[in-house]
Amino acid sequence: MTSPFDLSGRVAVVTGANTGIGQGIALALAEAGADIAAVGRTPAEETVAKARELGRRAEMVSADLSTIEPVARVVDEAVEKLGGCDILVNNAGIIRRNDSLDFTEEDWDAVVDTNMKSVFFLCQAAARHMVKQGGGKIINIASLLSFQGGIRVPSYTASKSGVAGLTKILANEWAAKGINVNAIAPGYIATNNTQALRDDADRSKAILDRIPAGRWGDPKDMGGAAVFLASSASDYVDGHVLAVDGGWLAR
Ligand SMILES: NC(=O)C1=CN([C@@H]2O[C@H](COP(=O)(O)OP(=O)(O)OC[C@H]3O[C@@H](n4cnc5c(N)ncnc54)[C@H](O)[C@@H]3O)[C@@H](O)[C@H]2O)C=CC1
Ligand SMILES: O=C(O)C(=O)C[C@H](O)C(=O)CO
Repeated sequence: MTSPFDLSGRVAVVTGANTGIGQGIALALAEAGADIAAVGRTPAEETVAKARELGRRAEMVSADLSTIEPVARVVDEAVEKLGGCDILVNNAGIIRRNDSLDFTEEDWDAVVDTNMKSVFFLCQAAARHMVKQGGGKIINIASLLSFQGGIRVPSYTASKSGVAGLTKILANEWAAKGINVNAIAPGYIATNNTQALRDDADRSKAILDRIPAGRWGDPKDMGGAAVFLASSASDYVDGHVLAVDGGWLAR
C-alpha cells in the first residue's frame, strides 16, 4: 500500500531553495519522492545536486521575488521543465531590523513586497495552474511573528502576520477547488536570517532560554511538517498555521 506521505510523481516548486529552511524543505520533499523546481535569485546548485542524488528530477528556476514581475514565469518554467506544479512552497523571505521610529519606507517596501506581495501573487499563479490540473498543495512560510510582535522588526512582523491571513483567505477560497493552503511557522532556526541574533550574546541567550526544546531549530526540523502539508495525509487540513518551534508558543 502506498503511504499517504508519498510524494512520488509530484512536482514541488520551492522558493529560496538554495539555503536555510528552503533547502531543508526541498530536500525533505525530495526524500519523500517529489521532483524539485528550486527557485531563487541565488543559484541552488547544491540543493539540485542533492535532490538528484536522491533520484529525483530537479531544476533551477532563476527569479528575483522582490517584485511580482517573474511570478507567472516561475510557475510556467517549472511546468515546462518538470511537467507540473503540484506543490508550492513560498519560502523566500528577508528581514530588516530597526526601531519603528527610525524605520524607512525602503525597509518597509523591501520586506513587505518580498515576504507578502510576491507570496500572494505566486499563490495566484500556482493556483491558476492547480485549478486546471484538479488540485494542489500550497505551503507558505510564516513565522512566530505571525502570532507575536517581535522586537525591532515592524515590516517583518506585518508581512508574516499578512502571510498567516493570506493563508486563511486563500484556503477558504480554494479548498473547494482541491487546493490546500496552509503555513508553517518556524520557531528560531539557525540560518542566515537569524545570524544577527545569534551574534548577539544577550539576545541569543534570551531566545535559547525560552525554547522548551533547549536548542535552536535546524532547517531539517521543518521537513516533517512540509511533507505532511504537501501530501495527501493533509487533504482535510486547510488554512492552518502550524508552528514548528520547539515549544516556543507553549511557554
Ligand atoms: N530562520 C528563522 O528563524 C525563521 C525564518 N523564517 C522564514 O523562513 C524563510 C527562509 O528563511 P531562512 O532560511 O531562515 O533564511 P535565509 O536567509 O537562509 O533564506 C532566505 C531565502 O530567501 C531567498 N530570497 C530572499 N530574497 C529573495 C528574492 N528577492 N528573490 C528570491 N529569493 C529570495 C534567499 O536567496 C534565501 O534562499 C523566510 O521567509 C523567513 O522569514 C520564519 C521563521 C523563522
Ligand atoms: O525576531 C527576529 O529578529 C527574528 O529574526 C525572527 C525570526 O526570523 C522568526 O521569524 C522567528 O519565527
